[in-house]
Amino acid sequence: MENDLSYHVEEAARAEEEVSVLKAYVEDIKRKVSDMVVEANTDNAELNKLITENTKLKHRLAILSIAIAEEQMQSKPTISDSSKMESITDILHQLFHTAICAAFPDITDPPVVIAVAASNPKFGDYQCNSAMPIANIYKQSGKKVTPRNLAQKILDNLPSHPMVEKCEIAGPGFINIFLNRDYAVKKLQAIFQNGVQPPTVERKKIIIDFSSPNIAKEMHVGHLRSTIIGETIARLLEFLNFEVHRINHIGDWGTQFGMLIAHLQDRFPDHLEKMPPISDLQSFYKEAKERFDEDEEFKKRAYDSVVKLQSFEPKHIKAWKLICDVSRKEFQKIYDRLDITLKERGESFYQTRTEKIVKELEEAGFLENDDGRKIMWGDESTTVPFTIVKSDGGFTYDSSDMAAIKHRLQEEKADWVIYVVDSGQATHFQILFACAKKAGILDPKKHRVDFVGFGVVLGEDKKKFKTRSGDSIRLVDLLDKGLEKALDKLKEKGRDKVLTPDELKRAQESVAYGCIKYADLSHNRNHEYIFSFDKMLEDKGNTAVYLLYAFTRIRSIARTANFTPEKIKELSKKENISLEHEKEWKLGKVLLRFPDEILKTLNDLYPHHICEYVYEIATTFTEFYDSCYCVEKDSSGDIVKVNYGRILLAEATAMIMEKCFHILGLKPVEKM
Ligand SMILES: NC(=[NH2+])NCCC[C@H](N)C(=O)O
Repeated sequence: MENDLSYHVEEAARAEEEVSVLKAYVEDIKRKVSDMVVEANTDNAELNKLITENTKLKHRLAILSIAIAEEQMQSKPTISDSSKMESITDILHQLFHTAICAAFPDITDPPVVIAVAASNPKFGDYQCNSAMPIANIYKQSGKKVTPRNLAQKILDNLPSHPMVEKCEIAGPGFINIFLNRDYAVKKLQAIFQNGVQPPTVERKKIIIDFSSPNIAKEMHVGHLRSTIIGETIARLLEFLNFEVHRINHIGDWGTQFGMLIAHLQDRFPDHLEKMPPISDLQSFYKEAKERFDEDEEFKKRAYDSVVKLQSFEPKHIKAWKLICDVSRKEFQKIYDRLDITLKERGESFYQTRTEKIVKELEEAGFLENDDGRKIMWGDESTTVPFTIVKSDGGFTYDSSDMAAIKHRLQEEKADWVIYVVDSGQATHFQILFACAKKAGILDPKKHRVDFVGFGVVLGEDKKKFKTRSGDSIRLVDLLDKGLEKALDKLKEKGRDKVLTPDELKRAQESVAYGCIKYADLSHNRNHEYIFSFDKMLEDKGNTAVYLLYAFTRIRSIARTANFTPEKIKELSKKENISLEHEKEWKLGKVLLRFPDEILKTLNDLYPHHICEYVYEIATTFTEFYDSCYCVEKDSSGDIVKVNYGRILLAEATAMIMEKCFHILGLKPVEKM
């Protein structure tokens, strides 16, 4: 049995090594492909000379930047040492890049492959797997070298850094990197004085367009996804100290308003003096639509109303505002409950700007006549054009988005615009970005634009999420159902007997809204996901309930030892976080990854990375807590010993989890 186990452990280790080798080969193949592209374009001696020159310069630059970093490290130890957690991967990348460039100056852009080491402590904490692909590069040019020798050459050129304790060469040429624990203690310790700080990034102005429901139509689960994902991305960006503008691009303009206004005039003739009691705008919309389809005379009046509204006739504008207000109030109820902040700037805002941009595009010769429509083509990557003007002369979703992107990039001078919209609209945004580039509005060298798409929400029957009667689900009803289910869950655990009514209510809301948000965020946003209260309310696995409980438990450890957060802050001035025990070190290393996880999410805007990370923190904490006493009690329950270093480690864990919760919109409670 034991033999069996050790065989499997060895097998696993071998498999892990193999994975690393394969990863390194993949990197190498990628390089070769790009080299081939370069070669194909380079039979030009001049260009070759420039490339060599460029390589030398890059190399020189890397050496200089490391020298500067080392210099800073030595001259101002207090600032760079203690004030911030840093991205470990970035530092390692920089160090190894310098080493590799210095060791192999004859290789252009050498591969720098850094990875978190597998869980076996023998592999170190991180790994540099560059030696194998570099050996391959040499092999290509007829030079025979062994990766192990190359690895040694890399280490000979590696600048020293307080973060790196030692490096070891293993297997065919892996470099195992061991982190310095004093450095780790210092970085984690800084949390108590400065709070959990974000990694440093260049400040940018960002506009994020999310939620964006349509007036008079229901706000459906798709909009709920956009709202939840958008809010989290906005919180992440704010945490990183960007200037963030949260924009609700609501659909508040268009031909449907013609029939709504005409219907309003008939049903509530005195609507201009008295607020009409429309409680359900959707049935109001249905009635209007029925008349529009059946009654020719009504249809004519509806068209008349559109024309009047679009020429800003005051009475029509007033009626339009009334209708928007009814919807707006409904949307706001959802936003309040889910703690969402948004600034409304709907399609109507861009009307005069749309007129202007259409004229500009026309004058610049970008518009083509297509059966009376005016269309604009993007680039070769797009196969459908934008409809800029309809054959009846009206503007479209496409034209108002052209006006909006121009306003955002040129008037508002945003550096980065993010659109959080369902994946069904991917093509629309692909064309939008292509047309904006063509028209000189979007400059890829200066601006970043992202379409953050997401898949559909399915019911438990794996079909489109609907009520049993086949109607689409109203979001307010969904949130109410969440509250009801969350309360059932808490009662099932007997929490209603321990918590005060107030505490119970707070726990109920935290669980209900938390589980709805978390179920959404924890799935890769590109995939569809199945909406199931039973699943999301499970207290095992990667769910909000599990995490909220884990968090409350961690905070209660210090509380039972009579440590308030203030007392812990005081304690941290005298005592150090403990990272000696194997499980303490494991947890510490997960915590140190915080900046890397944040930067990864910033890079690709996939919030599920943060969910996976916070789940890993919680499970690693459990492992630590199972084998390390924080507070020792005797048989009568009296405290006999408190391990201060572990109380600090538990608090650092809680603080980092809390920051992740904030980004994910989860609200932990003291008791649940
Ligand atoms: N700039 C944008 N197009 N934002 C997204 C708008 C989403 C649109 N109102 C819809 O419900 O589908």
